[in-house]
Amino acid sequence: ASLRTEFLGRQYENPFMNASGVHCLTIDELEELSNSKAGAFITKSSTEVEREGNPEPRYYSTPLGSINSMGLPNRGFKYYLDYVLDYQDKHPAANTPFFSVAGMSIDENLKLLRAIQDSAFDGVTELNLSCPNVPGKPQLAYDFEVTEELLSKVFSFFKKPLGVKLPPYFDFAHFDTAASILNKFPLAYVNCINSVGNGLYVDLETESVVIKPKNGFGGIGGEYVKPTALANVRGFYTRLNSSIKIIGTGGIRTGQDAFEHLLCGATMLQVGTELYEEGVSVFERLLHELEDIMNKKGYTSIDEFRGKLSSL
Ligand SMILES: C=Cc1c(C(=O)O)[nH]c(=O)[nH]c1=O
Repeated sequence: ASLRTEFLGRQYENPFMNASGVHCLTIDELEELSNSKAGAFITKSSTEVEREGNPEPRYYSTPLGSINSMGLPNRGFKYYLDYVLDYQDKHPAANTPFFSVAGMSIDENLKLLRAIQDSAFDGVTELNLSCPNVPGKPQLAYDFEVTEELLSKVFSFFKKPLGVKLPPYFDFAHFDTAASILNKFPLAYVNCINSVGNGLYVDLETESVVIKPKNGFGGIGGEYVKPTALANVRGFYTRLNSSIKIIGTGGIRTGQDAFEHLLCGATMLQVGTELYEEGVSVFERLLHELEDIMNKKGYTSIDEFRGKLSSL
């Protein structure tokens, strides 16, 4: 079986990549991703000015996944733009890394996107509308009016491939409203889902929370979120124009999880918690496990089953 994937007119060896935020804060981490079996990779969401992020402990692993309230720590927009432009020069034949943006305001998002538009960057940009962990800042994509206003302004000048990172929705009315807004714009893709915001993990021993920021509330990832991630992948796959592709993120720990995301309609697959736990060797394991499942089922390519989830 071949895992070759076409995404936005570019060919990838396989659909696997890191989820923005995991293993992509520093150039060393990004280079390790570049040299791994991942088919693609993406930078940590960046803001105009470098950010320390929230006080530690701010990430905690649990048997079923993770809770995080990093608080958008990043080296600043210029650090990542310099990296991806340098990458383009050094690897002319390779696919340019994806670039994630998470401005602290509408105006900052517009400023960063304008800088990308005016730059020599020839890759794919991901606008993060769903960070749950900046105290006082709501997840943008839960405000449909603001989301529509921002996308209108963005697409008045941004002409390069752009996707949006969405939070999970939990109601068909929200799938319908979000999709009706997103369908108005020439989006390259939607990425479902970001962590499930403001969960709470309690330690029995200490009778305490496990992360410091926001009294222990943080974004949940891992096995906990796979049913919600699959629902959002499927919910948007069945509602969006076919020109808007889906990146599936959330609960991908095995080749089976990857297969399920593809069956629901995903094209690229992002790995967060499992990458954090296992390191970049996770990609080799995942692509072999996915290949094994495809071989057992008699599929030679992903196109043969992508999106073909049956209803009863
Ligand atoms: C960009 C901030 C995010 C963060 C963070 O930096 O706290 N954590 C997430 O789970 N998702 C995000 O989008």
